[in-house]
Parts: sequence; structure tokens; C-alpha cells
Amino acid sequence: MSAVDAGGPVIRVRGLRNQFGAQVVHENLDLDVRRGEILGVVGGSGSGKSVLMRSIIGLNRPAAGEVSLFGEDVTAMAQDERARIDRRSGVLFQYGALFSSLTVAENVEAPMRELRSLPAPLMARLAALKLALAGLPASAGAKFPSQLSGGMVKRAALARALALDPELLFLDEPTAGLDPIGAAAFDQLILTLRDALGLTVFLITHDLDTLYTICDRVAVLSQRRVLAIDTLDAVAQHPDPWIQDYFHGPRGRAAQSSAQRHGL
Ligand SMILES: Nc1ncnc2c1ncn2[C@@H]1O[C@H](COP(=O)(O)OP(=O)(O)OP(=O)(O)O)[C@@H](O)[C@H]1O
Repeated sequence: MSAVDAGGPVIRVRGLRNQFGAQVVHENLDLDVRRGEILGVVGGSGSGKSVLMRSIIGLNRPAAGEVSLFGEDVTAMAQDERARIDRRSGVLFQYGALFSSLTVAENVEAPMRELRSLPAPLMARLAALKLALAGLPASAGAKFPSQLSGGMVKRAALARALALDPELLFLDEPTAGLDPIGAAAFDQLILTLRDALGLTVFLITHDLDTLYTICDRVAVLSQRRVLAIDTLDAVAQHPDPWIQDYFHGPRGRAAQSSAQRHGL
């Protein structure tokens, strides 16, 4: 951690506006993500969760507003300067987004190759370490993504996101498509890695169990902005109809009672 970013939020978004043609997705959106927290980002389909993540990681240029990472305003940063900041983040995209023509180990090495400074044997050793961190057997490294189960693809994508020892991890619906047991195991892995590596985690999810078991705070995207951001219990009290339906509908009640049964 540099002296500059000690203490302040790791992600700070102010007055964000995103628009595609006539469709305004975000308007005057503010968000702070605190160091070391797992922030769950929820919202209806099309509420702009992925666009928000893409705006923060620099894949989407906002129409207006400011994004700061680690205390530095990245909105108007030159590309090489931005690359220096980007190396401190890892991203797990929805569906994993692995290169299908590369082996799993080569996928994990891909971000290291971009640095052009590491010898091949070291990259191979680091890739093996990242795969182990993500809970994959060593034998997975030589396989191609098409030879892996859905859960293993997610773990391989997580290993790749961890390739450059990030401080900040972005996860876009990491448990989507996993069976409940696989999803719960993945949740625990994220929690363990956050604790062991001191990560800050921006986590988009539809999975209420994930919110109940691993998120420190929850941000709800609605009406083009972050409508509520707080602990899950506090957010669940918000009178907004979508929030009430989401947290207190049948699925919300089931996730809550499951969390209570497990003493969370
Ligand atoms: N590149 C783009 N061009 C045009 N419209 C876009 C683009 N990217 C996103 N959108 C639109 O912006 C809105 C928000 O999309 P986004 O993918 O962020 O939603 P989301 O909250 O992540 O949804 P979901 O939960 O279904 O994944 C959608 O209406 C989408 O169609």
C-alpha cells in the first residue's frame, strides 16, 4: 500500500453518468468501497451492475463523473499510468471468460506475460501456486477450459484474476450457474482468500446466500444510482419495493433462515 491511499476508500465513484443512446443507465451515482471489505452489489436485471463494474475497471468510458482507485483519480489518466493502477486489481468476468485455445495454466500466466519481465519457469511456478490458491488440483493446469466443469472454470478464472497478486478483486456473478454446494464452496473460498490476502472485493451477485454468508455490506442499484448501501440487515429495512421484495420475498426468507441455521 502506498502512503497516498492509506485509509481512504479503495474505490470512490462520484457523480457517475452512463448513457447508451437515449438510455440513461446511471445518473449521479456515488459509491465508496472500503479497504478489506466484501461489498455485494445487487439490483434488478439491467440495473447497470456490469456497466458500473466496467466503468470502474476502465472498460467503459462514463459520460460524466469521477472514478478513483487507491486514492487516485483514474478518469482522465493516461493509458500507461492507468495500467500501473490496473495491475493492482484482478477481475473475474461473468462466465469466466478464459481463452479457450490456451491451457488453464497458460490462461493464468497470460496477465504475467503482459508484464514481459518474468522468466517462463517462474511464471509456471506462480501459475501452479495460483491454481492451488483457487482450490484446483495441479493436474488442472494442463487442461483446456472446455475440459473443466463449470465450478472448475470459475476457479481457473479466479486463479487468473489472482495472477498479479491484486489488492482489489472484481467478481461478476461468480456463483451463477453453480449448484448450491459448489456455490457455497466458492463463497467460502472468496472469504478465505479475502482474509488470507487482505483483499478488497467488489462482488456483483444475484445470490442471496452469498450476501448472507460473505458480504460485509450490500449496495443496491436502482433508479440509476446506488439507492442504498449498508449492512445487509440495514439495507433490508429500506422501504423501496424492489428491496422489500428481494430481501423479504420467499427466496430472501429462505436465505435468511439458512444463514441463521448456520449461525451466521
Ligand atoms: N455496450 C452497451 N451498449 C448499449 N447498451 C448497453 C451496453 N452495455 C450495457 N447496456 C445496457 O445497459 C443496461 C445495464 O446493463 P448491465 O449489463 O450493466 O445490467 P446488469 O445490472 O448487470 O444486468 P444483469 O443482472 O442482467 O446482468 C442494460 O439495459 C443494457 O442493455
